[in-house]
Amino acid sequence: MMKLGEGPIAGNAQAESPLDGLGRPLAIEARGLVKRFDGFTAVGGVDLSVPEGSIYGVLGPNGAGKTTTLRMLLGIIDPDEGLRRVLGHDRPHEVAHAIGYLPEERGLYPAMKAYEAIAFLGSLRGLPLAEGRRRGKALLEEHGLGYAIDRQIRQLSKGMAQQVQLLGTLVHDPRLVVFDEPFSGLDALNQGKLEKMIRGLAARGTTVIFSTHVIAHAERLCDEVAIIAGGKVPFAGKVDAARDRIRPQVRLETRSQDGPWRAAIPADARREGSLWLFSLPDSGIEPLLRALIEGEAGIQSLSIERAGLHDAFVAIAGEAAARALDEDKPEETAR
Ligand SMILES: Nc1ncnc2c1ncn2[C@@H]1O[C@H](COP(=O)(O)OP(=O)(O)OP(=O)(O)O)[C@@H](O)[C@H]1O
Repeated sequence: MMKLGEGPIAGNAQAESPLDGLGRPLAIEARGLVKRFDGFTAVGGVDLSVPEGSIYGVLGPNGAGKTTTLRMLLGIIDPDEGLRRVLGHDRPHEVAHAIGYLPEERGLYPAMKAYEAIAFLGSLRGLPLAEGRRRGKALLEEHGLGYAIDRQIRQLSKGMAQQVQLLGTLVHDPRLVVFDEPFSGLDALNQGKLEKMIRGLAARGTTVIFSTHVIAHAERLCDEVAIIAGGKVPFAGKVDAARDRIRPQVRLETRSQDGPWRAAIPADARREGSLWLFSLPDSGIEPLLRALIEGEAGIQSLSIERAGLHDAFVAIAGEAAARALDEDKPEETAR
C-alpha cells in the first residue's frame, strides 16, 4: 500500500508538514481515502493535496461525498482505506487545537449568550474560557455583531446564529479551518462578508478548505479545487488548470454573410444571425484571424474567452453532475 512521505513528499517528523511535488508545504494530504456505509461506497478513493495558506474548495452536488471526505480528514470518522496527514500528523485528533471546523449541521446551545457560545467552542479546542469570552466579544464587535454579544442564541435569527458559530470556529486562531457548506443559510450580503473573511484568513497564512455545491463561490475564492462526483475526484488542482481543460470560446460578429472566410469557421459552430460561437481551433487564433481578414469577413467584433469553472465542471464531472449542481442552486443566493 502507498505510504505518505514517499516520493516527492518529504519529512517523517510528526509535526512537519509534508511537501508537494513543487516543494510547497501541505496542510492536508490524503491518498486513496475510501469510506463505505453498510456496503455502499460513499467515497471511493479520494486524493487531495491542500497547500498551506491556500483556499481550497471541495466542489460537488448533494451526496457527492464532500461531508464524508471532510469528516475523514478531521478524524471524526476513520477511512476504510487510504491515508491522510493533517498539519503534519497522521492522527488528526492530535492537532485538534490547531483546527477550526464548521459542521454542515449547525447548532449552538440556545440558552447561551453569543459571546459565551464562541468561548465554549474555543474551549473545546483548548482555549481557556476567560480568554474565549474576551475574544468572543472582540470578534463579535469586529464583525458588526456587537449588538448580539449579550443576546442568547435563541434570540438570534438562523443566519446570525450561523455567523456566531463561524466566529466560534475561529476564536482559537486555528492554522487550518474546515467549513462544510459555509455559505448555505446566509443571505447575499453575509455571503459576501464570509468571502471577505475567508480571503482575510488566507492572507494571514491560515489554510481554508470548504465544501460547496455553488461553483461561483469556488471560482471566486479558491486557489485550488477538488471536483467530487459520486465519491470520486476526477480533478484536483488549480482552478485555472480545470478551466484549461476546455478550449477558449470564440464570439465572432461579421459584416459579410458569406464568402471564402467561411472555410475558417469550424463545422460545429453555432450561428445566431451575424454572430458565430465556437471553440477556438487547435491551430489557435492567428490562422483564424488571417483567414477571416484575407477572406474579407468584415470583422465587427471578436472576443476569445477562457472557459469558466462551470463549463470545466461539465467537461470533467459530466452533464449529470453539473445538472445536479444547478438543481441545488436556487436555495443559494450566489451573486
Ligand atoms: N452515516 C452514513 N450512513 C449511511 N450513508 C451515509 C452516511 N453518511 C453519508 N452517507 C451517504 O454517503 C453519500 C455521500 O454523503 P455526503 O454527506 O458525504 O455527501 P455530500 O457531498 O456532503 O452531500 P450534501 O451536499 O448533500 O451534504 C450519500 O449517498 C449519503 O447518503
